[in-house]
Amino acid sequence: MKKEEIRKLFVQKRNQLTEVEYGVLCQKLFCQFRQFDLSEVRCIHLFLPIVKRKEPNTLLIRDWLKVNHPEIKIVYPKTNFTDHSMQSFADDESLVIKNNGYDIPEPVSGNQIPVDQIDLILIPLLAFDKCGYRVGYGKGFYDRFMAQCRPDTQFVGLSLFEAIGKIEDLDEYDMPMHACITPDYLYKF
Ligand SMILES: Nc1nc2c(c(=O)[nH]1)N(C=O)[C@@H](CNc1ccc(C(=O)N[C@@H](CCC(=O)O)C(=O)O)cc1)CN2
Ligand SMILES: Nc1ncnc2c1ncn2[C@@H]1O[C@H](COP(=O)(O)OP(=O)(O)OP(=O)(O)O)[C@@H](O)[C@H]1O
Repeated sequence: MKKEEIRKLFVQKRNQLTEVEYGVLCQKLFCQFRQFDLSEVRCIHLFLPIVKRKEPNTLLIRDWLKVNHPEIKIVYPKTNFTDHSMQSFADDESLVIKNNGYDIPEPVSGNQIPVDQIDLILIPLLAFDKCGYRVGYGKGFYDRFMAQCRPDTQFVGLSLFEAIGKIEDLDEYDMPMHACITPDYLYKF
């Protein structure tokens, strides 16, 4: 299948989830996340969920990290829709978060963190394939961001649905993930 078709299908699959089903999948994904080895991670980049689009609830992960891994610095993306870039802001006392025009909770001010500090990125996606490639909302924000990361930064997708067979129309900019966490599995690529 091609990205455009995959996007439509997976937006539909999300919309068809009841609130209860969505909640259960988020809880299961959170349980899988807790099995992930974070021993080498000092700084983690985490998207804040667009709840009305039924994205994985990363607030569960964020709150757990704060209690169980206080040594890990948490940073959030701020998007620039003009050039499709993202900047990262630390979760500290100077952070201010507001919903942007796309209903994404985002930093509006705070301490900016250079991309080379990030050890692991949790990546939003609509669908992913068995080779670790992903389909997002189609603006290339994450592909651009991942291209700027250190070569040893880990890319870890979060998905409420399992892997699909193959994305047919990959391009030169598509960056494969190292792993993807779903409600039932931890895929390693
Ligand atoms: N929570 C979260 N934050 C994120 C992402 C994400 O997927 N989830 N992104 C992941 O990259 C970036 C934001 N990407 C986005 C890309 C498109 C649209 C959007 O609403 N697009 C419209 C079409 C707009 C148009 O074509 O002009 C739509 O889908 O209806 C929203 C966010 C950065 N932050
Ligand atoms: N590093 C890059 N430099 C220039 N263009 C890029 C880069 N990365 C992606 N693009 C372009 O951005 C567009 C959208 O990419 P794609 O369809 O893969 O987005 P996506 O991964 O679904 O979205 P997102 O990353 O925002 O969730 C494509 O035309 C792609 O070629």
